[in-house]
Amino acid sequence: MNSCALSVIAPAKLNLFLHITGRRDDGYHELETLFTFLDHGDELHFQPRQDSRLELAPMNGVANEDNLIFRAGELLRQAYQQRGLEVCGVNIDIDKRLPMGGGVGGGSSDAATTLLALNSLWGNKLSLDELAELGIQLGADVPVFIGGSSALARGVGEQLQAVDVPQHWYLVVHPQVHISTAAVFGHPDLPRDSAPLPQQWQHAEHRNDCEALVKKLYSEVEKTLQWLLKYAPSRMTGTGACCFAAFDSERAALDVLEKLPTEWQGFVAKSLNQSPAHTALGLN
Ligand SMILES: C[C@@](CO)(OP(=O)(O)O)[C@H](O)COP(=O)(O)OP(=O)(O)OC[C@H]1O[C@@H](n2ccc(N)nc2=O)[C@H](O)[C@@H]1O
Ligand SMILES: Nc1ncnc2c1ncn2[C@@H]1O[C@H](COP(=O)(O)OP(=O)(O)O)[C@@H](O)[C@H]1O
Repeated sequence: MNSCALSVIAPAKLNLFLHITGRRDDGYHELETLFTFLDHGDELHFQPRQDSRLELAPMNGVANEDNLIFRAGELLRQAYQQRGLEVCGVNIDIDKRLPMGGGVGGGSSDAATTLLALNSLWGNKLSLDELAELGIQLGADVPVFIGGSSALARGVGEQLQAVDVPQHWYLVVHPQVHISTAAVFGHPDLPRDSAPLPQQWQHAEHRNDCEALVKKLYSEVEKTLQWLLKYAPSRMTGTGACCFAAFDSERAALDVLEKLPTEWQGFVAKSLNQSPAHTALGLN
């Protein structure tokens, strides 16, 4: 193994609440959402090459040229080249653990971890703000993973205010349905008129504005939430399909995971105010 090789976690995120306050002319929605990270995620391995090629090991379900990891790598390489900086090639491999299209941000987190790790391998010539500007071109959720702190996000997710949120153990359940973010945001019945958060937003009502519509369109999500709510306060993350329930201890969360109906998948993880990718790369 090359001594410069890196293995970095791409953590899951939860949207602890998600309010939709409007829609921009380009169709994107204005959100107010509270992000936190989990100590569970995909694991990406970066191994420098002798030549200048970026090689990504195949991942089930996504063609390599569409993979956000590859697209992030190419974007960063171009940014380095535009500055006249030479970079080495890298082999990238992934242990994919996060459900795709599940609302836990796996693709965005993979993209952000790729930007952070390659930037580190290539000498940290770009700042975190410059990486976030590249990241927003790949997805609305990428900047929060570049920022690396639990955050209240506004705009389409790029205006970030770092905040510490109380930490819990979460049981995250994937009801095994794939939900398209674009389809939820494009649906005529989606509410888009939530009032902006008050100054003391910590004490305001917290909800996910996509949840009622997604429950109506996908009965498995409704069933999942009804089941989780028997045990703990529960909500959907992002545009679904994953739902999460908050517990005070790992044991309490694991006890409920053991009862999970076999048709669903779940995992237990602790929330983190700092991304484990930043911790691994010494960025905190
Ligand atoms: C809703 C959120 C909340 O965290 O999470 P997910 O459920 O997808 O994880 C995000 O804002 C999703 O971010 P991300 O998954 O990066 O979305 P993008 O690829 O940028 O956009 C996918 C599609 O969703 C719509 N979209 C996305 C974000 C936004 N603020 N308004 C939108 O209308 C657009 O139609 C866009 O074409
Ligand atoms: N590395 C990746 N991991 C996951 N999804 C990816 C990746 N690269 C591209 N995608 C595409 O992005 C879509 C959304 O992925 P994901 O981030 O898992 O969803 P969500 O934002 O709902 O959590 C997937 O359905 C897939 O087509």
